[in-house]
Amino acid sequence: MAESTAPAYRQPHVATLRRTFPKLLRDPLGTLVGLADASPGQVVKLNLGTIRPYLVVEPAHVQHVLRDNAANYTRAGDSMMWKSVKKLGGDGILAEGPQWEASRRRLQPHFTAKRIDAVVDGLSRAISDAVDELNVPARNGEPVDAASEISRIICQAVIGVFFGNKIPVADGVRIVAEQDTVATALRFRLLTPFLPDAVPMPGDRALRRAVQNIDNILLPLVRAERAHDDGGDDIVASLARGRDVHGHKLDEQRVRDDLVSIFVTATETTYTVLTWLFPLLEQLPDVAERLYAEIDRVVGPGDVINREQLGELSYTRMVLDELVRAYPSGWLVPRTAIADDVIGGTRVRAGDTIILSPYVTQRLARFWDRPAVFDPERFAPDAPRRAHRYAYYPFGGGAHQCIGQYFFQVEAPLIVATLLSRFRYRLCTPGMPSPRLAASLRPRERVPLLLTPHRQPAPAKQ
Ligand code: HEM
Repeated sequence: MAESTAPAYRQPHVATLRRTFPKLLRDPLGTLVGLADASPGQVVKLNLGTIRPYLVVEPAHVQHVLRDNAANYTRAGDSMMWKSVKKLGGDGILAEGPQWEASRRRLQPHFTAKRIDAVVDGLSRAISDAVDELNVPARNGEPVDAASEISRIICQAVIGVFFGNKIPVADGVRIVAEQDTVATALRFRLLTPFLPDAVPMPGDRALRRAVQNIDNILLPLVRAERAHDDGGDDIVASLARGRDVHGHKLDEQRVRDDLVSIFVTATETTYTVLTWLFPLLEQLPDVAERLYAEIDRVVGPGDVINREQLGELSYTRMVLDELVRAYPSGWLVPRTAIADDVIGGTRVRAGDTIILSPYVTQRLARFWDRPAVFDPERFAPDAPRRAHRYAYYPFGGGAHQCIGQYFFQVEAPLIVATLLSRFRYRLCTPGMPSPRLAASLRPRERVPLLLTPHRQPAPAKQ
């Protein structure tokens, strides 16, 4: 009898609807981490009734999807999130295929280390001015909302560095508020990717209205810039004068799509992750003390942090590296398989949804010692090398690797050190907030802070 040559596939760990669904509703992130911890080396099939995505968390498997066989895993399919993101970002850098490629090529030059390093001083000045606005509530003992203030500071910084100050900061803040509506409204669509758009869902109308409001702010700017080239090298000007592969001027929609995509990714990812820092530091006095000590040593009262000082903020950077391990704003990175494939021995079929989650992989007990503990020492210069490149991928990997990673690594320490060199704070509501799942990972509860001035600069001598 001839021997069978059919390859032996490995069965995925199947998480059944009856057992898993109630747990997912109660504690989605904890449940996903628990399933992944219980399936070493295995892909997990989430059997959720009408949707049956594969949860792929093993670093080698993540590498397969994001890098080695990336061409087979697309954001253009019906995957849970990207269909909704497209409603906001259209066919630009957040899309897939030739449109994405062209956008990436156009935008990449704005995000090189050389370009970002060249604007550090302007960035730091913009952050310093924005932080100064907290002097009034701090003096008056009025609480401020951490997420709103951080997003305002980021808007001011990003509008200066990337958008040539062509968007009023108040409009930037309105865009962030509208995109919050989008991020939360698309929750319902995330859970029902199989439903056609014609079937109305809660949140649809709010999402349409929010996108319209964002367009009302940005489209007049796009039109003005396309009509008149001011020769600027900011993103708005360079997109407005951009050409497609045929040499034709980019149409209004293309410019709009990339502008919206960059604005939302530059603001939302960063303010959601930084908001976690305040409740965390209150839980961790040792980390807080070391962080404050470094900032007080490096940054003088009222300083606008310069490049040399930024270079000395090494513990601040360790804290931020750990922050994006424990609370990566891009917690969910879904793809759709284009053709049948095998991931870690498990067969996946064309059309299957693959869920990658930096949050889950970065909390796997087999790759991280005490993964639930917030420990910046993991990122000390002399810490042991990580077992695998994709055990830690808060900024993704492969061709879609985050374009703003370096910018974040410059901007975030500037924000944290500027803020904490001028203020100390107390939480109005003690304790850690619970996570809220939206397109990005954010605290469910607000984080109100009571700021007190710290080491104000001496008044200038007459
Ligand atoms: C904590 C901060 C941030 C985190 C955790 C983060 C995370 C990510 C992740 C995981 C991806 C990969 C998406 C995928 O593979 O489909 C990504 C892509 C992207 N990020 Fe970030 N990001 C952050 C900050 C930023 C900033 C500051 C910007 C812009 C200034 C930015 C712009 C983008 C863009 C445009 C993409 C799409 C790149 C492409 O598909 O070619 N991100 N980000």
